[in-house]
Amino acid sequence: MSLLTQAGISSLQLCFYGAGSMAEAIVRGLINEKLVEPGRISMLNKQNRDRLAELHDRYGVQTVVQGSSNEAYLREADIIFLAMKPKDAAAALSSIKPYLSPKQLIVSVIAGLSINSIERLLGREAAIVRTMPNTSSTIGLGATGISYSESVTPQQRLLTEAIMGSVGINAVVDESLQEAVTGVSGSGPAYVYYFMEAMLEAASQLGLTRESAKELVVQTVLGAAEMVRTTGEEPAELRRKVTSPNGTTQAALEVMDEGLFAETVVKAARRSAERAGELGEAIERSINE
Ligand SMILES: NC(=O)C1=CN([C@@H]2O[C@H](COP(=O)(O)OP(=O)(O)OC[C@H]3O[C@@H](n4cnc5c(N)ncnc54)[C@H](OP(=O)(O)O)[C@@H]3O)[C@@H](O)[C@H]2O)C=CC1
Ligand SMILES: O=C(O)[C@@H]1CCC=N1
Repeated sequence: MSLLTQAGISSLQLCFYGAGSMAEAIVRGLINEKLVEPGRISMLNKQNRDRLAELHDRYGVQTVVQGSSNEAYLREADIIFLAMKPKDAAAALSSIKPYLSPKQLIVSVIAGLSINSIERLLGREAAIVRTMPNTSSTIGLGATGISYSESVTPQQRLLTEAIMGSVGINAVVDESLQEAVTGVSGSGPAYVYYFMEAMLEAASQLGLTRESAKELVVQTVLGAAEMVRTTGEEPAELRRKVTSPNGTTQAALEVMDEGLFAETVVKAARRSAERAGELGEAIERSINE
């Protein structure tokens, strides 16, 4: 019996409250992997009905139609995903609080939002999963940090890990490490895309066509990641194997070192983690006001 069957996911209703990039990435992954029927997923937002119509047409998920409201979907859901921006989280949770019941599992993907803040906004202890996924969940290659509130049952843990595991890999971490996960893998895809943008610019300056440059850059990043994964060798060791003494790679890496490449990446990831903490603190302050 598969983990998902054991977890009993096929009979559950999932509600995504917040229907932006991250919600779509998870929903698309779940549907592509055929793990949840689209009809068992609802996607809700604050106001943008065109966006909901687009999601309905694209995936067949349930959304509010003219004249209906979010309430029924929220009440009926077994699992509610909170997927709005941190600045909207407090208002959103306060507005849906009357429709939620203690038997529901709440899964947040919101950067910085602590389990304690969610419980304070709900005014009670609850089964809460704080996660930090990334947009690669869209293609089943996400990486998600997961932390649980004390009330989450073993069955609910199984369920969460099955859901997030169906769209990538999971790392169950102490909640105090979720900012670190944000700095590394939550924001991480953007660092890699930024690197790829720079590689494309280099390719253009060196005279390659946009088409061949893109193919070469994508395959280079894919191949390098796959080499780390399949060989089990450390990135530093694989780098050494590319770098011939006094060769082309050494010349390039020297330029990167002059530009403090490694130090800058470390500084950037640390700043992302710090920013996650700031976003969480801003939510806490708004609760205290
Ligand atoms: N994007 C990413 O790579 C990642 C994002 N996250 C987290 O995911 C969360 C969402 O980010 P992202 O998907 O990029 O954001 P988007 O801006 O793409 O989407 C935000 C969604 O929230 C909705 N929303 C806003 N206010 C409310 C409200 N009061 N009630 C219900 N829905 C509301 C918006 O609806 P409307 O358009 O109608 O206003 C919109 O559908 C963030 O907290 C972020 O920290 C986590 C990991 C990675
Ligand atoms: O930029 C952000 O705030 C979100 C959280 C992690 C990735 N994107």
